[in-house]
Formats: sequence, C-alpha cells, structure tokens
Amino acid sequence: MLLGRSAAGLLSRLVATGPAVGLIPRSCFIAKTHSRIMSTYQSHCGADWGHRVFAVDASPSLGHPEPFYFTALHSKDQASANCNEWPMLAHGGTALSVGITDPHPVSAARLHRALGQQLAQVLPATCQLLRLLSYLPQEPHTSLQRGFFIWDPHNCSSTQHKLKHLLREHRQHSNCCTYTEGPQGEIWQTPLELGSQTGPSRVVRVGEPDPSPFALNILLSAVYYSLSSARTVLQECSACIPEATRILELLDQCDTGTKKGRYPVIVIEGLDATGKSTLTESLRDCLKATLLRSPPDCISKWRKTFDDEPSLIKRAYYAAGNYIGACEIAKASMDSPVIVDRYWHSTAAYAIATEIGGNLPSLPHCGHDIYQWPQDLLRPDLVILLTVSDEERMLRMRGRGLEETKEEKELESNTMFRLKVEEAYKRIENPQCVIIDASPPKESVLKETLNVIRKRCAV
Ligand SMILES: Nc1ncnc2c1ncn2[C@@H]1O[C@H](COP(=O)(O)OP(=O)(O)O)[C@@H](O)[C@H]1O
Ligand SMILES: Nc1ccn([C@H]2C[C@H](O)[C@@H](COP(=O)(O)OP(=O)(O)O)O2)c(=O)n1
Repeated sequence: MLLGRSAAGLLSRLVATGPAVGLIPRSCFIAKTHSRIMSTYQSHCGADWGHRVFAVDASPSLGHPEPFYFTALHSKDQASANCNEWPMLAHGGTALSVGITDPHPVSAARLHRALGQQLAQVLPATCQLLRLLSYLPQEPHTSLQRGFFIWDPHNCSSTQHKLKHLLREHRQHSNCCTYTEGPQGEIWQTPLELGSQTGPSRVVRVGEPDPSPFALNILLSAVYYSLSSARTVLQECSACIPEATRILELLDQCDTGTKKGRYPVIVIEGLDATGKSTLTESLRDCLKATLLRSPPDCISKWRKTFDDEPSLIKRAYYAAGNYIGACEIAKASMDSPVIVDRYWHSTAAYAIATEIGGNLPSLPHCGHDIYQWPQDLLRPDLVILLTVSDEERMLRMRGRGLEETKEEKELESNTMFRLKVEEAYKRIENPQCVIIDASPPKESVLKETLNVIRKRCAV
C-alpha cells in the first residue's frame, strides 16, 4: 500500500488544479498546452524542487517493474507517511536525482542528452541511470522538467564527488539531490550543495499522479499535435542545426492546409521488415497509384542528422516531414490514388513507446489525448497496419541484409518496446488502423490488402 492520506490529498489537488481535460475539447487542450509550453516553458525552475511530483522510469532490477512516483512531504502531512517502500534503498544503497532546469526546451533537451552520456561514462558501472520527470501539481503543463534518477547500490563516496564535479559547469541549469533512509525508515531528499539554500525534506511514494508525467511529456514535447509546435522547436534549433532552417523554408513553400483530391489516400504502417515497401510497391502497380513516403524524399538526406539529436528535435523533424508530405499527398491525390509508406501513426507510435516507461499496462488508456490525430494534418482515407510474428520479422530483417539502425537493434532486443509500438499504433484514433496479418506469402498479403481497400475506398 503506497498511497497514504497525504498522497490522496496530493492527487485531489492535482485533479482540482490540473488542466480540465474532460471539460474542454481535446484539440483545444492540446493546442493550448503546446502554445503555453513553448511560450512560457517553465517559469518555475530550481527553487520549487521540494514541491514537485516526481516520476522515475520503471526498473524491474530495482524492484519496481512499473514507474515509481514520489513527492516531498509537507509538515502537516507527517502523520500519514507510514508506508513508504523504496526498494532501491533497502540494502544500504543511495539514490540521487538530477533535474534539468534550463527554461529553453531545445537547450534543455541537449543538456539532458549530454548529461546522460557523461553520467553513463563517469559513474561506476554498478550505478543504474533511470529517467526522471517532475512537475508542479498546480501548473503541470508549464513546469515539466526532465532529469535522471541514479541508484548507487554501494553508496560510493566517489559517485557524489563525480556528480558534483560534472554538474559544476551546469550549475545554473541543473540541480541534484540525494535520497537516504533515516533511522525510522523515512526517506530524506537532500540537495547536493551546488549553492543550494534549501535543507533536507522528507519524501513519500505516491500512486500515479493525474496527469501522468509520462503522458504529459508526450503531449508537451515528444509528439507534435500541430505544425506550429514543430515549427517553434525547429526555429529554436536552427542556430545550432542549419538543416532546421532548410526544413522551415520547405514548410514555408508548401501550402500545408491544402485539401485532399478526389482519389483515396492509403497509408501502410508497421514495424520494420513487416513488408511495407514490398506491399506499397505492389499496390502502386496494381492501383496505378502514386507512391510517397514519410519523411518525404526532399528532407530524407537530413534524417541521420536529426536521428542523432535528442527526441524533442528528432520528432520535430518527423512531424515537419509529415506536413511537407501532406502537401505532396494532397497534390498527387488530385490525379491518382496515393499509397504512403509510413505517416503520422509511425511518428506518434514510436515516440509514445519510447517515452512511456514500464510494461504494456503503463501505456495510457485507449481514447487518451496522446492518441489523437493532429487537427491540422491531412487525414488519409485508410491506414493499414501490417503485423507479423517476431520470429518471422527477424527472419525477414536478416534476409533483407541491410544494416540495422540503432532503433531496429533496440526493437530486436526489446520485446516490450516492440509490443508498445504496436499497441500504440492500434490505439491511435481518427483514423484508426485496419490490421492485416502480413505473415502469409506476399501475393496473399497483397490480395487481402486489395480486398480491404476495395471495401473501404472508391478505387
Ligand atoms: N509476405 C512476405 N512473405 C515473406 N517475405 C516477405 C513478405 N513481405 C516482405 N518480405 C520480405 O521481407 C523483407 C522486409 O520487407 P520490406 O518490404 O523491406 O519491409 P519494411 O518496408 O516493412 O521494412 C524483404 O526482404 C522482403 O522481400
Ligand atoms: N513518418 C514517420 C516515419 C518514420 N518515423 C520514425 C519512427 C521510427 O523512429 C523510425 C522508423 O523508421 P525506419 O527507418 O526504421 O523505417 P523504414 O525502414 O524507413 O520503414 O522513423 C517517424 O517518426 N515518422
């Protein structure tokens, strides 16, 4: 039992003061949330650390296979904080947290990534590095911060020393705390100097807050639900990534509001090596269709550059690619059916699966805002999701003999990630995917797909 009276109080405060998602139209909430995060991203940085709700990514090896949430205990709540299990501290270990307080989304994302790489290098191999998210309950949509939760099982003195040394140059844009067990089993969060004025606070575990920090992170920075939010990030990174300026120029040249022509637009989705390219090429020939892909050819030469950037920037590239692709789709659909190899479902599903920690049940429920199609993006008539068993997909991947990307390797090694991508695909709405089993021979998959297309579209 993790949720004491204090936690219940916290949750009711969250519900009372958080965005009234159920009371205003979703698109309105998402668009407003985006404009707020981009214009006033974090008026709250370091000083409020103790008032935040924290979420630590799942870690089965640390005894929490689902994400772990905690918050500071205020003196009036003291009596209710009896039940407070921190499995990672059970055997004398220490935990530490690092929060990124840089108020600018792009520089914060880059600092987060750089720190993650440096921490992985300098910390002892026995330390575990997990994702940390936090927000202020009274202003969830403007106060979200990312960071790291570090578990040091041997409580090495060198860990804190290394951390202090590493964070010294980022003092202005980061903070750090330790978590230790007190004599009565209570947990103390103590700022790790770096000029901190605040003293230790008691912290307690709470149940999953509403809104979930992971879902909030998706709505605010991992998936773009409007062109303007992707543009804002590309504009902010154009000083350090010249290719971002080129993409903005391409966006300026296309009329992203163009409506679809009279021919159907059919998107083929699926994990790598499920047979999308094979099927889309056959469909092009059978239906005398135009075959397009997202990201479109005109920006695909910059894909590697953006794939190497933090996810905030990488996903802005794919989002922009969908809007540029939408112009091409709209134009082509005036003259012929259009087949599209990957589109917004891919952009959203991969981002959601990456950002949601834990197992399949950690994915936000069906109908959640994170699964909504952007209001300003051209909607296809039909989206087909190809599925095959993992064994078959691996065989196809090896048979193809192409070099595996980092993400493909992760998909291969991480069954849970793959399951989450596929489930996220299935939960995306308006339009929802039609699932086709792509395990049979190519000709059968093509026949089945043509049947679905003929039933649902005028071809
Ligand atoms: N239905 C199928 N049965 C057997 N092999 C297939 C089938 N569809 C595709 N393949 C093979 O699987 C590999 C991956 O297919 P591909 O179309 O490149 O997938 P994707 O575009 O989804 O990554 C290719 O070698 C392809 O020839
Ligand atoms: N429209 C798109 C297309 C791909 N993506 C992202 C999603 C994943 O991170 C990768 C998958 O691309 P990958 O190169 O593996 O796929 P293909 O081999 O091109 O089918 O690209 C996207 O976000 N939006």
